[in-house]
Amino acid sequence: MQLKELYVKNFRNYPGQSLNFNKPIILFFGENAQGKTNLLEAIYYLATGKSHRAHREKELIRWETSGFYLKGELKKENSEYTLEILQRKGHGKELKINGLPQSNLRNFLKSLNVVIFSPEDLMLIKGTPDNRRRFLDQEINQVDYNYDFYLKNYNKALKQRNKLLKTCQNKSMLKYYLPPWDEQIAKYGVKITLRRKKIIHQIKLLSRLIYRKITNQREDLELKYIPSLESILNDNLKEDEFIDYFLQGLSNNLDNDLLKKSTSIGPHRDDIEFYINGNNARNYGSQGQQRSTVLALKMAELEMIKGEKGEYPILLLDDVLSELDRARRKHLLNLTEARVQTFVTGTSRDDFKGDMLKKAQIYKIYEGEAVNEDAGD
Ligand SMILES: Nc1ncnc2c1ncn2[C@@H]1O[C@H](COP(=O)(O)OP(=O)(O)OP(=O)(O)O)[C@@H](O)[C@H]1O
Repeated sequence: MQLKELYVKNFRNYPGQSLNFNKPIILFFGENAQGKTNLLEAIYYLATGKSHRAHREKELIRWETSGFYLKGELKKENSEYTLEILQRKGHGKELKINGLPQSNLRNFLKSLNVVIFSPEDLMLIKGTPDNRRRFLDQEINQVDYNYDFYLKNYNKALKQRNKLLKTCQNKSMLKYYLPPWDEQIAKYGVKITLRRKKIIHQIKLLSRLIYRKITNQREDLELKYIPSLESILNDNLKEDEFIDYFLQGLSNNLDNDLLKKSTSIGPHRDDIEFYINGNNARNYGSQGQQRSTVLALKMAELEMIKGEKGEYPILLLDDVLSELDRARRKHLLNLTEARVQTFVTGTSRDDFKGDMLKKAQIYKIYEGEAVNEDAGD
């Protein structure tokens, strides 16, 4: 799939601008804080209805304006789409596909897929488990449109359960109030865990192959799912039986949960571990190995989406090019041969060299304005 045109209005520091894209690589270069990442964020938002970095939607609205508008012209193998999002302060999103209003995000999410790779992604290896859970959730959201609904319901029930654990220390009263929340937690928690198990299985195989290529067959990468609900690893268990296990676990852990005033089991405690040649990458991996691991994961994500949707997603590389050595850049470039439209940001034109420059369309970004420059100048 290819984004042919992007229009941004009152989004971050862009008052209003239309950009056309007609080459496989699009480079946004400019000094710090000029608006390079803002453009990737706009594309990400068109694909997911969310920002990859802002916690509140209102951060995205240009200061002193009342809302933003984004429009993307998307070309897929057999179809073309016009995607529009209008977000006004204090209102919900207004979404349109080909001019037709959409009442929910689900159809919208089916149109455009993206994979983003930014320096913060190194936190996938070094950071806390919530970074890894977010990675999993973002990935699943791109291919399973019910997943966000499961997550929202799970988190809502979990919040209520934890609130009860904090406010009510009377066990017999809890036995009366907790079951409805426990049932929701178990029902949606099992759906989440099963989907995570499936996606990890897919990514595990893909990232291992890619990692071997990146390291010229010298090193092996192994991904390990560490589910909070260990019984999920038993392939013979049916969904209903698994829900019963989860409910039993919640009940068995009640004393402990009361003591800690929070729920100790469930997918909100899941994690993933990465092993390079048998050693835990988090503790023993060099910086280079950790970067290669993240690169392999992101490339696996691309392949996984291609497998599920039949087309490669768009790749957004935010400020990571200068962090990658020649060999790793080459692997990324090979992807564009495979028709992955790639948007790249960097602070200097010199970040982009050789083949990359030949295939590229270049925009110079300055104070919320993008100026098209010819490649090779
Ligand atoms: N809601 C907003 N309204 C207006 N300007 C904003 C808003 N949010 C952020 N900005 C401005 O956008 C700029 C940051 O843009 P961006 O994050 O895209 O930087 P960048 O060019 O990627 O820089 P770097 O190379 O440092 O990552 C800053 O000048 C910031 O003040």
